[in-house]
Amino acid sequence: MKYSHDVIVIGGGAAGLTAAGGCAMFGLKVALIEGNKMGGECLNNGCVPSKALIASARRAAEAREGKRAGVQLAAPQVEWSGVHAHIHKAIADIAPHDSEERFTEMGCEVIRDWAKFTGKHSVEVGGRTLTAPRIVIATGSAPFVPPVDGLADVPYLTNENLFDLEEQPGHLVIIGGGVIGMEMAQSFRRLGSDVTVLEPGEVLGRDDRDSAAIVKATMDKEGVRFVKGRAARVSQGPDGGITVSTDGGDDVTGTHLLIAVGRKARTEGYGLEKLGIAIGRNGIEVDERRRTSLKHIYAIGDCREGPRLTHVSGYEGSNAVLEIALGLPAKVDFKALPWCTYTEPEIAQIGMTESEAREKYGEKLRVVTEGFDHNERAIAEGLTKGHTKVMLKGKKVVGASICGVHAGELLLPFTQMITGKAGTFDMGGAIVSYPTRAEIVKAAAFSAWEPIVFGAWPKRWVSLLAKIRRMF
Ligand SMILES: Cc1cc2nc3c(=O)[nH]c(=O)nc-3n(C[C@H](O)[C@H](O)[C@H](O)COP(=O)(O)OP(=O)(O)OC[C@H]3O[C@@H](n4cnc5c(N)ncnc54)[C@H](O)[C@@H]3O)c2cc1C
Ligand SMILES: NC(=O)c1ccc[n+]([C@@H]2O[C@H](COP(=O)([O-])OP(=O)(O)OC[C@H]3O[C@@H](n4cnc5c(N)ncnc54)[C@H](O)[C@@H]3O)[C@@H](O)[C@H]2O)c1
Repeated sequence: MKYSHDVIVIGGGAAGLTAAGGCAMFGLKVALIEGNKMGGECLNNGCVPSKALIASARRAAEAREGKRAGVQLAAPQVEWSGVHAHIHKAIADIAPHDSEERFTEMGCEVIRDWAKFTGKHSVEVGGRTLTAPRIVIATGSAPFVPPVDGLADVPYLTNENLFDLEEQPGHLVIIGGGVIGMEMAQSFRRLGSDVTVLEPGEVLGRDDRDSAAIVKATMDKEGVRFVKGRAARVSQGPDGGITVSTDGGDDVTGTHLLIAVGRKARTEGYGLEKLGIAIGRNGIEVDERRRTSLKHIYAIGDCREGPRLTHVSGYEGSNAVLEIALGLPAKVDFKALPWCTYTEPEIAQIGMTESEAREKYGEKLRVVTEGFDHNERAIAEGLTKGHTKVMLKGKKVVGASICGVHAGELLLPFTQMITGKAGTFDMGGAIVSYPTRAEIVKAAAFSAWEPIVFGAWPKRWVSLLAKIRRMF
């Protein structure tokens, strides 16, 4: 059969860029399709702007802090236009890395339009029909907007418009005390807004309970208000104030409303239904190799069911390269999956949390805890809040939770302990939490192997495999 490409990748976020870039570097003919901004959510309205905002907020908090280490800083003067400019400079500085130009240079044909499936091997985009033996869906997710009475009639923010705010909220009401809700609540509070978080369950529900309690206590002290309850009704008063009423009978009124109650996978509007690809509760159904119910079509990153994190999207993109370019079955392995919540103090997790490990191993679980109050660098710096907890079954590490300054940077040795793999090749392929400075270790290890991985012999094999695929 005559195909226009070896692989079509739909979506130019972390998942699609990794898959497309890797396949192109092996010499495959790749079509990379992006209907919106290159870089997807992480760059444009997720990780990058949120971490830039957190950085501004941290400077304000440090300045507001009492004298420490013998030094009193001047009171902070927050200028929202400066914060806004800092956020958008961070996006602009990283954008070339994810750009059309860079991926074209890597060998991809980059098409900036919306794709639609027209058959099992064909995709229509910009008036053209592209065909390929393998297709990768990497269409991401969108903020889930819950069916709350009255919500459609009031202005509200999600991560898609939060970072474009031209004015600082006077009082930000946040529906959802998950990771977005908590990172943003602390940041806006530190920058001087009043903030109320509405959460029916435990805040930071997927994180280690002891670590989440330390963060919650810190935010209580900083003046974030927490209301226990589920948003049941929303209305806007004549003065523009937005009132959220909870199922517990509380009313909270603010100037701005942020919805942060999770994600909805993008599975509609581009022809998946017609192809008969199986869709699960919240995402495309995939096997461990990220193949959909049509085995030559892969779904990676936020659009499928599973963890939604940039480094997971990148990891699944790399696995798709192994599958498609080299023909190697690449099952996902999340036993050393790291993640980090960028509050202050930071919470970092890898593998099982204590409660997950207790449920699985019961009495056989051993938990070892070390406090930063015994860590001499922390003592010298006067920043001793937090701990490191290691979950062990026998001598084997099954998980670790760290809470404290730069917690996310401390996870790498646990990656090696959990996987039992410590060579440069393993580090080059490890899942490292995004965004951390520790990623530079993985980058250096990968650079050491890059000339071999993308060398002449692997490329010859990739080319032969591609020729065979094109025959059928
Ligand atoms: C506020 C916020 C903060 C976050 N912070 C972190 C963090 O600190 N660390 C972390 O690991 N994760 C974080 N995340 C999660 C992270 O952003 C996502 O997991 C990641 O960006 C998903 O990447 P993706 O490539 O799977 O999807 P996306 O980045 O959403 O990319 C999908 C792309 O596909 C395109 N597309 C969709 N349909 C079509 C079509 N039919 N045709 C053409 N193009 C199409 C879209 O336009 C989009 O650009 C955060 C998320 C949010 C919202
Ligand atoms: N640091 C990071 O890695 C990072 C940062 C931000 C976002 N993310 C990604 O983005 C995803 C989405 O984040 P999120 O915070 O939107 O989701 P989340 O799943 O982390 O939290 C959603 C929260 O909303 C609450 N909720 C649900 N319905 C509600 C209602 N009607 N009223 C009040 N509360 C309600 C839930 O109980 C839950 O605690 C995360 O799961 C993660 O994958 C990651």
